[in-house]
Amino acid sequence: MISFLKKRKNASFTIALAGNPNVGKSTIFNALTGMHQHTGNWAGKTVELAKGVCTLGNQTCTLVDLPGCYSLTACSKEEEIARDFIENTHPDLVVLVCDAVCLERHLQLLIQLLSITQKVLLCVNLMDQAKKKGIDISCSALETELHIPVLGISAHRHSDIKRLKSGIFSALDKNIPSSENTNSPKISACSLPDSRVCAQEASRLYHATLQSDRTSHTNKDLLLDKLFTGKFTGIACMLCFLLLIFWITLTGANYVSQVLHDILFSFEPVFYRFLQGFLPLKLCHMLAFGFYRVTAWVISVMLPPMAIFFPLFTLLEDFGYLPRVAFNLDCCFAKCKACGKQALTMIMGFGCNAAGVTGCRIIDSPRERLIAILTNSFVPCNGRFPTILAILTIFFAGSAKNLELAVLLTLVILFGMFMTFVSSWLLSKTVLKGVPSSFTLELPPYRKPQIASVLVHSVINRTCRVLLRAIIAAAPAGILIWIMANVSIGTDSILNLVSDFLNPFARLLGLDGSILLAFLLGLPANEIVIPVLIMAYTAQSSITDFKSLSSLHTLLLGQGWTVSTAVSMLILCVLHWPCATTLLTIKKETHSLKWTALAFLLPTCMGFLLCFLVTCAFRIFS
Ligand SMILES: Nc1nc2c(ncn2[C@@H]2O[C@H](COP(=O)(O)OP(=O)(O)OP(=O)(O)O)[C@@H](O)[C@H]2O)c(=O)[nH]1
Ligand SMILES: [Mg+2]
Repeated sequence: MISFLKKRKNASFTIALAGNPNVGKSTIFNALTGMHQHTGNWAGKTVELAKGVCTLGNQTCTLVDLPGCYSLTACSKEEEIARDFIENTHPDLVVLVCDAVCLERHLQLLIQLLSITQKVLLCVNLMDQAKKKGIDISCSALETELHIPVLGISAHRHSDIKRLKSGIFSALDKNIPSSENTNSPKISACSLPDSRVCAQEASRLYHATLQSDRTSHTNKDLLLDKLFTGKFTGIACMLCFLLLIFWITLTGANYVSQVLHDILFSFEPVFYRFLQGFLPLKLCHMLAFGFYRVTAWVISVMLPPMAIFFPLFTLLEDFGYLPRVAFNLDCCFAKCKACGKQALTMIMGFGCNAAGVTGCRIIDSPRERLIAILTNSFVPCNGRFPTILAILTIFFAGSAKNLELAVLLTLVILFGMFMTFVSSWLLSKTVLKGVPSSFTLELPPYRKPQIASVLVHSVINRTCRVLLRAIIAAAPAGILIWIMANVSIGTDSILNLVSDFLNPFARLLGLDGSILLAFLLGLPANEIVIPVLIMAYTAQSSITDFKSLSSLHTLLLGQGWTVSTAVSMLILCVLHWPCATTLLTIKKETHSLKWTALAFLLPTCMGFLLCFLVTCAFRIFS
């Protein structure tokens, strides 16, 4: 085994992970590379190639996670990406991942693949699920039939991943003559076996290797589907889930926030004394009472709700609930002449609007894809979520219980969803006219979520990333605000001058110049809106005791905030320009400045208009 790999000591192997959507390719990719690709129980999460490094023995290999594809005839963009990679890059090994529960269907892709290359390892994943359903597959019988290595695994088991690693290692040794000499034929639809032939061969193989199949679509699954996708129960369940998640988040976050706050703020004097040792007094003040204080606030206020919300949300995703939401919302999107799959991209936008925009590739019709891209930022992402949470908590926590707060938060999210429908409808009636196309939405089987991996994924991938972005973006913004507050033109500081300049327009929207400035400076990352606002206010006011949410409340009241300001702030939080990363992604996806500009203007104009109307209403009725 070592012989050949030794010869290729200096060369790097390329291994591609291919397969139908939702079979566990990214889960295997993450396990082999230690990376954190998005995984979840619905089809079409991976839409781009992802590359990582994996060590097999003393050999370093490049592992490529391909988007899921049903065939190699390249009907969709993802299938094209997967096919082009296999065709042009000539990977040293293609690990074809199949779902053991529906192996017969997935073997059709294998038949196509084998007509192109023999460097294939068949990885029958989800063996645990198959076992639960009474399906018993003999991998050794498959191996004998196919003359390629076959491994049955459950990607969540460490021992199985180890087995897969050594399987890949020996397959590389056996298979590869030399990657330079490889001449894979060009793939064309006619060079691939006919789909009927594929189906027949897959069926023959499946029945030759099946030991037992006692599958009955379990009553439990059918009952759950009746409940989650029923005409009335579907929407009711969706609202209950949303409410429950927010309630658990708010209740849990309260306690953790307090503990974190006490710990972090007890270090503030220590940090100040430490800085005093070698820095001028003014700089010590800026770093300790400006940067450290705000960072500590960001961590104690943002971290706990995110660390609870995202794992709960990911658990639902892993369970297989999200496509059911898309199913329930399909009729609403159809009424707006948009695609039901937009619901999935909207849900992805909850995590990150840029990811949501890239995810729009799962929508085949270009018109509907554009609608989904342009409206993705109408749902609040990771970065905006903590600001909404903070404003709600600060302004309504006095009298409201957690359950009431959870209801308010649910209403804010529903408002974002409602505005998505409104803007989709507007677009489909004006610049993007057309009729909705038909599509197939795959409802995945319910799977037991892997609590440990969900925790790791959502804490590392979502919570820490958002927090880090907030801190990284808050630092330069904090320094900028400090300079603006301390450098004067004439008798007034730059900060006051800019705030005063923005004030007249901001007042029309029920806000003030500093809030608008915070939103403008928040363009690189939405996470920093509240920290920047605090810095702007504390630079202007004499507040020194800024330690908790209630002191933030005092700070905001001192700046003339009313319930009307809080409502306008919430509206603007949901409806304003997408962050810089999202705008760049929109430009990349649409290849058009025109559509990028529209993506900027659409939520902004709607947000400004609504803020203005709400402020007028408050003024009339108060
Ligand atoms: N029970 C069980 N679940 C698994 C196993 N492998 C993966 N999963 C789950 O299956 C779901 C899909 O996994 P992914 O890795 O996202 O699948 P994928 O093939 O990359 O999907 P796409 O990128 O959408 O094509 C996730 O919820 C995983 O946690 C397994 O062996 N057993
Ligand atoms: Mg994937």
